[in-house]
Amino acid sequence: MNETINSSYQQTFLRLAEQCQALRFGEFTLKSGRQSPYFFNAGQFTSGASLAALAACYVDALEDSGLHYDMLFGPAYKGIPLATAVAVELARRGSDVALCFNRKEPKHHGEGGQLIGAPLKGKVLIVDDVITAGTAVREAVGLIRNAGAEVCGLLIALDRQERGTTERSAAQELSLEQGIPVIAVARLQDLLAYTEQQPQLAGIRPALLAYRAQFGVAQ
Ligand SMILES: O=P(O)(O)OC[C@H]1O[C@H](OP(=O)(O)OP(=O)(O)O)[C@H](O)[C@@H]1O
Ligand SMILES: O=C(O)c1cc(=O)[nH]c(=O)[nH]1
Repeated sequence: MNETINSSYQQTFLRLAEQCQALRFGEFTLKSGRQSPYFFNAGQFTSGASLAALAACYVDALEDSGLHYDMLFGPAYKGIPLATAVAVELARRGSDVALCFNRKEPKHHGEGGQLIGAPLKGKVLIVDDVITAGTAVREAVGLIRNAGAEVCGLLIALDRQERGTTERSAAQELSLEQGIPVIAVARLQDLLAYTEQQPQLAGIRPALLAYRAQFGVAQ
């Protein structure tokens, strides 16, 4: 089957991720316990310039969506630098947006607590790296709702388009069951299209397609 990549920020992001070795192919155990032939490691954006380039891809996708939001939330850990980089890129484009993030372990001394940054209020956009089975996002949604704010969307670099707790993908569950739209810079289908265009990646396609057949959803 021929897939097509339909926007330039998707191409830019996938090229950048490959250059930074944030996209790796091999054998990886995921948070869900699934064994995956590929992994997106946002921790590989290790310089200011690469994070700035990544943030520009996020904000291009966000602007493309037309979503309205009041503030950003970055879930620990990798969501923290990502949401921060997105906030800086938004400010560079003229929009100064508040930012909040969390600690995985609540702090019991000093200022204490689990949340850092602006108080959670209004429409909150979660910024994270990747969605697989949706566990991390469900935790973030709980934190935000417990604080009395509304989750208005999820902005991620990569939607792996895998089943969540039902036959739907985790992203479909969020949008159809909870009314939370998911904005992804790229999805597994874009990665598959990208591997078709890159001769050096041709060899990993069979493993990606087999993994999608096992854990993916019909689009
Ligand atoms: O959709 P899911 O099945 O929850 O999987 C995706 C999540 O897993 C990772 O978080 P993790 O807490 O492992 O990583 P981090 O502490 O490195 O951010 C990743 O950063 C996503 O947030
Ligand atoms: O599902 C995960 O745990 C996961 C997948 C992936 O591609 N990258 C990541 O950081 N976590």
